[in-house]
Amino acid sequence: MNGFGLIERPVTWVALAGFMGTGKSRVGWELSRALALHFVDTDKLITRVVGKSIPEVFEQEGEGYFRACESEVVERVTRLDHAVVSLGGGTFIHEANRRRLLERGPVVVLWASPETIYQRTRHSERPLLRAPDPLSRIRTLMDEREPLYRQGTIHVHSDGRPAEEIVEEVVERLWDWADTEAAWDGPEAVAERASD
Ligand SMILES: Nc1ncnc2c1ncn2[C@@H]1O[C@H](COP(=O)(O)OP(=O)(O)OP(=O)(O)O)[C@@H](O)[C@H]1O
Ligand SMILES: O=C(O)C1=C[C@@H](O)[C@@H](O)[C@H](O)C1
Ligand SMILES: [Mg+2]
Repeated sequence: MNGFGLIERPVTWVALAGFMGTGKSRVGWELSRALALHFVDTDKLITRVVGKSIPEVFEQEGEGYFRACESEVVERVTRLDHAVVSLGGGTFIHEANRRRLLERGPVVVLWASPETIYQRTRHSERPLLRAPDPLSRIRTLMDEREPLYRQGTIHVHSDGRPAEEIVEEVVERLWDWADTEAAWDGPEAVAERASD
């Protein structure tokens, strides 16, 4: 908050991408509190609208249906403002989604090692990790997806760090990003984007 009662923040819209278990939902929620923005979790939105859990959607409707829901949700969340959007782990992999999100604003990609991801996901159900050897499934899927996650705007490591520390780094990096954007857009555009 500055002297005029305006909230000062680097952005009024940001998305979090990255592999399952990197902390998009957890960090996204805390980031939304830190920036005083709304919070949208695309996985939760889909489960609420469809009325089924993600494993149920995969089993009963198929992965294709889930991916179609994700694309629809990306269209909607990119029209929102004043929001932190935590994506599903596969949302940013789809080219049209990736393009739409990167046009809308900064996409922060969270990273973690396969071992950390395994530890963080082993007690909850992720249909794509239902395999005899989940750790090697994580490694294979990460190898396939890494070049696509690399296309994000800002990259932050989450291994061995508490969520609050990750949020702090994300906010700092968003300020740096906003300053660089300001050099391109001119001060009025950025002032309009950053405060309300
Ligand atoms: N920095 C962290 N340190 C320790 N535990 C964490 C951290 N970030 C997230 N977790 C925990 O790891 C688990 C997975 O985190 P979260 O659900 O946020 O991942 P995600 O990236 O949203 O995964 P998905 O793509 O499946 O939605 C949760 O139990 C969460 O509390
Ligand atoms: O990485 C993925 O493809 C997924 C990640 C989760 O967030 C869910 O969206 C779902 O389990 C698929
Ligand atoms: Mg999540």
